Amino acid sequence: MSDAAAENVVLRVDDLQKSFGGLTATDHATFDVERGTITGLIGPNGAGKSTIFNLISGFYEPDGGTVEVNGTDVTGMEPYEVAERGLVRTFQTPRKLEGMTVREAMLVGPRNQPGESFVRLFTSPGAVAESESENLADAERILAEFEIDHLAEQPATDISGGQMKLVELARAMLAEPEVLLLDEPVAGVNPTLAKKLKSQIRRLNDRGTTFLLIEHDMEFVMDLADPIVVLDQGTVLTEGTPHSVRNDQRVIDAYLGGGA
Ligand SMILES: Nc1ncnc2c1ncn2[C@@H]1O[C@H](COP(=O)(O)OP(=O)(O)OP(=O)(O)O)[C@@H](O)[C@H]1O
Repeated sequence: MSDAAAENVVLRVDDLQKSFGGLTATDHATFDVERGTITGLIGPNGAGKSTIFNLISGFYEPDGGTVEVNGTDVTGMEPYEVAERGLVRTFQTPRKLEGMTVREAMLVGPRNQPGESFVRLFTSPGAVAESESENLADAERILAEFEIDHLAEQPATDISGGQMKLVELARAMLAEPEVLLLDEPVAGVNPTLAKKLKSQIRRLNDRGTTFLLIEHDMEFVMDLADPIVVLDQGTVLTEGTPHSVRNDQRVIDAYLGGGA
């Protein structure tokens, strides 16, 4: 690959492997995410999408292969170290934030990865908001941009699942990531909020954030993402435009076989 092409790659997944006992969850998976794209990661249930996210973001250590972020090998790094290099993720099921308001939740771990502040979330949640008050202005600004500033005083456990997804996205943006991994951003979200999430993702992408997103809602992912990477049985089956993927017989067969 030429230097110019390599510069365009913000995330490189190369020959990644991971097994759990006798089960191969990631099987020599290789793909690139180009800077500035919204790249979709799809595949039937159990195809290995979440495992790949965990491998990329440092939550699992691979058995083989490498992950590069901005040309830096981050394989085997801790999640917060990967975040420091510009890659942040959200979770399919946002973490429970008992006893905190939405504003406080925003201020816990602005890098959105388990690091020191994540530990402190459990030890002294009250102190978190205080010590991280320097992030307050940013948190307020981002809440307003996401049009959820009216939720700031609400207990974080009292908002709807869809609103929680918006808060997760807002929290992740506090880290100013170059590349953001979204795990099922609209699962269980009502259509109005899903539309809002979609427009927020587009807005952030227009401003320079690259996205890699796992999503089972085909309409959502096909409308938002290009290119689409298709995983099946831990390996990349194909990648391409939404149109080409949608019409690829191997993809149709994988979904029928996987029962998704
Ligand atoms: N921590 C783990 N321990 C054991 N097996 C695991 C673990 N994590 C994932 N697996 C297995 O690895 C395979 C891939 O799972 P993974 O969750 O990555 O798939 P997925 O594509 O994200 O599925 P879904 O769309 O249902 O969320 C599955 O067979 C799953 O049971």
